[in-house]
Amino acid sequence: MTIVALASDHAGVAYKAMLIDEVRGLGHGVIDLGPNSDTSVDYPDYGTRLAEAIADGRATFGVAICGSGIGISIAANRNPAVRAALCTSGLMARLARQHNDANVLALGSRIIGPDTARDCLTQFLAAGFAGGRHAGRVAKLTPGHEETIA
Ligand SMILES: O=C(CO)[C@H](O)[C@H](O)[C@H](O)COP(=O)(O)O
Repeated sequence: MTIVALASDHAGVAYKAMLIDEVRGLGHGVIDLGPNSDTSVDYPDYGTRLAEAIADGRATFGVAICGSGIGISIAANRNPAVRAALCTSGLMARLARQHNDANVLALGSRIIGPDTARDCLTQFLAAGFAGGRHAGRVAKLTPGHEETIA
């Protein structure tokens, strides 16, 4: 079973609850990393928590939500195990998986509506990494990869 971890800040907590139902409906397992109320919290704490769940293997994929999606995606991407993609459409979410092998979908609850958020999630989880020409590019995202531009 694919395990999906979800985390947000206060601005994303309602979308997180909605997307947890969606993930379960798609037949995947859920890890809810909080928060569990709309009391104001700091997105770096939750983006970091989500990244750790990816890095230590508890979850294969993550969903990170804040007001814009920007802060929590920056926080998650500080962990070298994470490739978080901030998406505003289902197409972006699908391409994030196919071309970038993204393992965290970042969403902005104040930017996109619930239908678009669900579409992003569905397409993200349905798509697979295409490999091929994209594989070497993704490898270059790994810290320590040597520069190869001639
Ligand atoms: O991190 C963000 C901006 O990049 C998010 O949108 C946050 O959710 C936002 O900054 C929270 O703002 P608030 O006024 O404290 O609700």
